[in-house]
Amino acid sequence: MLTVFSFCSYCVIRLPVCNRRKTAARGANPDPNSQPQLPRYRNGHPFSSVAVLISSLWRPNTLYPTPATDKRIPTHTYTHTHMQISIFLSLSLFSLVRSTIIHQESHVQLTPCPAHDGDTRRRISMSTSSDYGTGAPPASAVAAVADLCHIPVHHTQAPSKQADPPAPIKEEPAGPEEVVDSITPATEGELNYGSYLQLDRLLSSQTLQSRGPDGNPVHDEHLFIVIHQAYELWFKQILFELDSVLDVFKAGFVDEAKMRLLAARLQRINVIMNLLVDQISVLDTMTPRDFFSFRSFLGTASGFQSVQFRILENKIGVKKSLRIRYHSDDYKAALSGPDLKAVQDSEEQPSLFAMIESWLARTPGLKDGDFDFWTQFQANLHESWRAAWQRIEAEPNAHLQESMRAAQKETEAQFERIFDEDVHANELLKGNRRFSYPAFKALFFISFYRDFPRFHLAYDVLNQLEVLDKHLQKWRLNHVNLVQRMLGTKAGSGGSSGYHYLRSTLSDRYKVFLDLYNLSTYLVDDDCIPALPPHVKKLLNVPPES
Ligand SMILES: N[C@@H](CC(=O)c1ccccc1NC=O)C(=O)O
Repeated sequence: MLTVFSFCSYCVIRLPVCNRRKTAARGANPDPNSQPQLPRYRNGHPFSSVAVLISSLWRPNTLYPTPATDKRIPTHTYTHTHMQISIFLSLSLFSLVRSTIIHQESHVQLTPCPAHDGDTRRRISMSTSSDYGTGAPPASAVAAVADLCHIPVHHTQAPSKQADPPAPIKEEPAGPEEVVDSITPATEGELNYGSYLQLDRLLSSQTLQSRGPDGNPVHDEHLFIVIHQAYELWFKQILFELDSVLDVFKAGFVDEAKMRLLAARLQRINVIMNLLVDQISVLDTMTPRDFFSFRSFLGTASGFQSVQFRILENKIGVKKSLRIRYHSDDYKAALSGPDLKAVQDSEEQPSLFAMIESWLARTPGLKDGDFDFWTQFQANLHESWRAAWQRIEAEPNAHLQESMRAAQKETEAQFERIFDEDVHANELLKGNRRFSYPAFKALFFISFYRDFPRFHLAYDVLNQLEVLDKHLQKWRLNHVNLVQRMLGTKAGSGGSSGYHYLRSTLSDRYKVFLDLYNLSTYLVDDDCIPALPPHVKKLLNVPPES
């Protein structure tokens, strides 16, 4: 019975570990275009489930974000919790059984780790021995348990079976290499830093095309190649992160337990984008004359042809119809074959913008029972305007009174435009607004009540989206400035990316989350923000006493 149970528990732990190893092995895949295939877990990594369960002991909201009143949130949150509890119990029993074996055979010590807070994190010192046979690899099992508890693993010399029990191992501060050791078992010894990263291929991909007067390649071409390769590598990573973000929305329902991950992935994309924006300063060390000395060797190559950047724009949601044509050509005119196909495909798939738009339209509390946020917001504004007119009429200075009247009328006209759905439809057509009317209203709702628990992460996500647009604009601006500095107003190589064309891409037409930017037009005093009735507060996870 115990053996069967141990085996089952072992499988639960072992499978993801195996997958991870296979993934590492796939790192040596000779196909340069293949995306890294990371293991996917339908409900998250089993270990992270346990970690979530443990963390939920002091952060119950992470497990129970579902107010009973919101019927749209499936009860699988609870099922998931049950699963976590089951896995947790299985793992606990498993670790008990394993640690008995390990204690007997591998001399495992759990000692407080001085590098971390002693009570929650432990450091495992273990021996790697071949005595366990091929079927039961204790190193990975212990590594798995260590992984589960975020414990650094320390490998020490294997004790011989006959030898006396070894003396306790001396405490040392844990270093990053020890942690890496735990997931790089001896069987993968043929992989080293260079082969794992395929540096032979990567570092032999800088083929300078130019020849200077001395017959040697022009010095600065090396920098030119490396910097663009670095851009493309980071674009690849951004697309990888973005795809994982899009995956969260694909079900047509966003599991709120994934909101933190969403915000974190978007933030990561933004940090990378920031790096890309800053990277231009390296290229700026090249003067236009330096560039001129190798430019004629670039053939028709042009930044205009960056397929990954186009895919990125499309996946985020740059609208096909709002793109500016270059010499009356489609932006895809410079592409062909698989590149063209990949960009076309990215135009057809639902973008991040589209996913966010429908998610916003499902915002809880926007209209609930007899509470309609939008109507109440309009009523509060009207109330505040009545008070404003009383102040204006009481103003003794006629000149000042006149300008106050004009300002008040302008404010009212501007606000009335957001309450008119026909105006909204018209603004959508003109490209001055982007989100559907329900999503547009949700932007106000979330930003007004961003401090209510259920909206913390939703607001974070919106913030990251705004920053993402900002980075893309900065990246384009850098590109425009670079092109102008290097080429003046001439056409770029390949006759494509002229300065004037690039400058036009700085227009608001390329801002995907334009409505987020324009939201500050409608900032209001706190007393205009509707007070939420108790049932809506409850829906937004506000504790009853506040
Ligand atoms: N998860 C719900 C939507 C949702 O709850 C929601 C939508 C917009 C803003 C905040 C939301 N809830 C908390 O993040 C859904 O995907 O239908």
